Amino acid sequence: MTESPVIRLTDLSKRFGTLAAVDDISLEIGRGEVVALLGPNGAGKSTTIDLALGLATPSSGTAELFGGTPRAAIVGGRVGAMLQGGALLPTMTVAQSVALVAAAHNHPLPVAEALERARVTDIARQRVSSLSGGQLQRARFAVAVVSNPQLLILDEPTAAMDVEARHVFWESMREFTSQGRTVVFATHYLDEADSFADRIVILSRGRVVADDAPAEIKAVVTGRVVAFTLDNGTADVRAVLEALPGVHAVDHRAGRFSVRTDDSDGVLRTVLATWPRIHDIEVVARTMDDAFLALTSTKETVR
Ligand SMILES: Nc1ncnc2c1ncn2[C@@H]1O[C@H](COP(=O)(O)OP(=O)(O)OP(=O)(O)O)[C@@H](O)[C@H]1O
Repeated sequence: MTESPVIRLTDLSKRFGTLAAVDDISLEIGRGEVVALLGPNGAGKSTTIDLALGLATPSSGTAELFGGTPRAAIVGGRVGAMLQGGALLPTMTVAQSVALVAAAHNHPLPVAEALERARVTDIARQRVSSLSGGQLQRARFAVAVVSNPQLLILDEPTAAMDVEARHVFWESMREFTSQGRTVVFATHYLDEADSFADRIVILSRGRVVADDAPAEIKAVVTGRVVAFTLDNGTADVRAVLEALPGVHAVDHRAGRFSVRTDDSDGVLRTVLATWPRIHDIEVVARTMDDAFLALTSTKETVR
């Protein structure tokens, strides 16, 4: 029998009145994957996470974890979560908070190990109420990992962290995932998704608009477009362009070709040498942010 995916969302929707916060999402995430849910404010990242964890009830469709209900997976200690605004008791110390959660699970990590993994050993005896925003996030990470979960779900885990704290956080997370665990994290930051995830799912208005490896996503959202008109250009021209190194996509309409590439100089040189009569040449840079906005404001699908 084949292993069930760690997460399986099937035709999942969540409506609030007339708003479809999650709009017919189907997604499978397997063991050992590190997946970023990327999208602007209101894209549906938190709602998708809530549905996957069984914290919200779908309007339609299903969410399964490890082939069963989210609740069964959570009760079985297979899931650790770090959600936006997830509260810790202010009067407890960091170590006490972690110990409390450890006591509720069958196979927890030793508390000291969870503290170390989240890099909070030095603040373990501090009360939660005295922590800075970034320290609080790390304490919440310690609480999420102490149950020794196979799946970690993190909603904007680095939101309150400065650059240094982010670095430390991702370093500790890397250690954690090197052991074949699955991690899903929501973020606004393309660079964070790129450097940490091995798969990026971009959400926009409740829908999946891209789902691919970071390199593929970056190829779509970076680079330049070389455009030119070639009178009497044929399908052969398109095939030649597509075969050039660094070319990601070629569009052809009424004699006008648009070539999306990360080697615009190379493309232009070849094109001029091959078809010297081209005219109306344009080379347009697409910034990461522009392209990301374009991707999340249309229903264009990468995969
Ligand atoms: N309980 C609720 N009642 C009504 N609308 C809601 C509720 N929860 C979320 N929404 C709406 O659903 C949409 C998706 O919200 P969600 O929080 O999932 O987005 P997000 O991608 O996580 O955004 P952010 O990056 O700002 O956290 C938003 O338009 C939000 O206002």
